[in-house]
Amino acid sequence: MRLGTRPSALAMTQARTVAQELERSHGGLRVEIVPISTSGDRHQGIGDLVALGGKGAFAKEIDRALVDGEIDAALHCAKDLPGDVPRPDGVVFGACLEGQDTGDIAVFGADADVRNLADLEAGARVGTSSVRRHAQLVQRFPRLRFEPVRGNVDTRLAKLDRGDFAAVVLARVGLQRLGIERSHERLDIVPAIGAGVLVVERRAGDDAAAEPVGALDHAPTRRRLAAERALLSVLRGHCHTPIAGHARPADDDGLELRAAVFSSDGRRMISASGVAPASRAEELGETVGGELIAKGARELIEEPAASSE
Ligand SMILES: NCc1[nH]cc(CCC(=O)O)c1CC(=O)O
Repeated sequence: MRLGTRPSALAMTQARTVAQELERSHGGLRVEIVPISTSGDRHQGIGDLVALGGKGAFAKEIDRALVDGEIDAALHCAKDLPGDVPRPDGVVFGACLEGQDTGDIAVFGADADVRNLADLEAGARVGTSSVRRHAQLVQRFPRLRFEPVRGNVDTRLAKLDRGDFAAVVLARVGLQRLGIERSHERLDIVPAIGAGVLVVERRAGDDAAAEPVGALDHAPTRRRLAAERALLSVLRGHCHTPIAGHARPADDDGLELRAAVFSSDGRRMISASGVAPASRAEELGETVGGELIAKGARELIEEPAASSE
């Protein structure tokens, strides 16, 4: 089985873990990891990513390889899969792996004594290109200068270490998967849709791939992701709008979805939440998304593009 993924250190680490799990779950199966560079990997400038439109910049070339049969399965961070355009025809989520940490953290320079954003001096530069992180942090820390930082996790940490920033904001799970330990502060902000979830896509009707890939599926995570992505699709949300959403288990086999849409300066926030039986995850996402739109979210989503997740 050929498993395609991005060539970044994080993507390759994830792919090695998933390849091992596939081989373990299916005796005799050999998995070959195929790194595929995407337009998102090649265009590292902020303007470039806006020009690419966000619509699947980190998935497009991998999608094509899967549809064309060059690979049999594709590994993605659910967070990187666009929500404003459908997934390609003939491609299905073969497995949603068990969700891991969804949290965002601020990472500080290796020899800094500061361990909290609140303790940074006025005007200190904090790197994040995520409009969701920016919108939620800029109001809370008005003294700090939030500035875009693109590139993979390793590139962002290198920019921190050479002093370009006093802190960078990253996903905690990314560092965990890479085995990187750094002094950090956990941030109490609403997570990204799909945060901490890995998805293995395959071609619909590929029976050879369906069984080994399906063995990795975690049903509660699949339902959580279904609610979050139904919300994103109702909002036609893209990575240039600050949208946050997180579903988690509620009592009696239920699912609770909390979501918010922000203006890019973080001054306006529209939030909504709901609870439903887990079996109706998509309806829950549609209902909560509909509520956000009824409260005026569309106006915030149509705001001019800023940067990316
Ligand atoms: N924006 C890129 C990206 N996409 C997914 C993750 C983290 C891994 C995950 O959520 O599965 C990251 C790194 C980050 O945001 O720091």
